[in-house]
Amino acid sequence: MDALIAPSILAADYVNLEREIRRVASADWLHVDVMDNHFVPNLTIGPPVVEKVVQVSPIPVDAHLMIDDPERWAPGYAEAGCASVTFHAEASRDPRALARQLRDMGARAGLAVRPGTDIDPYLELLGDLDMVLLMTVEPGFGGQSFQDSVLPKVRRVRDAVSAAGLDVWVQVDGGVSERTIERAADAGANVFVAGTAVYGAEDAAERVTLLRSLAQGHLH
Ligand SMILES: O=C(CO)[C@H](O)[C@H](O)COP(=O)(O)O
Repeated sequence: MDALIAPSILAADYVNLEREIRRVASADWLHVDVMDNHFVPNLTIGPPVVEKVVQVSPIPVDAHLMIDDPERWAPGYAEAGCASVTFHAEASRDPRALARQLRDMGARAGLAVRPGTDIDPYLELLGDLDMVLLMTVEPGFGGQSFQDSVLPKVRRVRDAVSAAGLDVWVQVDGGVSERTIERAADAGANVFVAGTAVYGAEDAAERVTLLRSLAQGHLH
């Protein structure tokens, strides 16, 4: 298994988005945070802008939908060309049906939970998922501190994935940096979202390489 680094454009300069996307072209995925000012108290971008991001991005786009009513809106992100679409368990009426719909549309399906949400009720959905996203900060804003209290949950998902013999990715998002990424990899994560750590670096490509090599040494 490879460690995959997904820079979050939440920490990028939105006025120069194309240039900012090219700064992280050596990463594995481009993480795009969609916020609706309802599910979280912040507002970012929606389908028309995400579609343009997909068009200019040299790497596949990983959409993280922090929105209410994902049943209504998530398919639009698969249609816009996102290679991966992750929606929140707390906001979904029928996560299994939505995951299946996204997969039928050709996207990878991801299920996300907030730091305080129990993952156990959702482990039975693993067979319909390509990724589980365990938020390591309260969703809504970049630049927060990594919550170590989420690590047992990361381990729990990794153990359940291994026990079921599935190839479901385990993603962590929030406060991931050169100081925290090894702990997340040790716990079983293999996809690492990093906003501030990558975009705050003078050389974003060098930071991506550093994060990848730190995580790779601790992968399961
Ligand atoms: O989903 C998010 C916030 O809801 C961001 O992707 C996340 O916080 C990344 O930012 P940083 O690496 O700066 O913590």
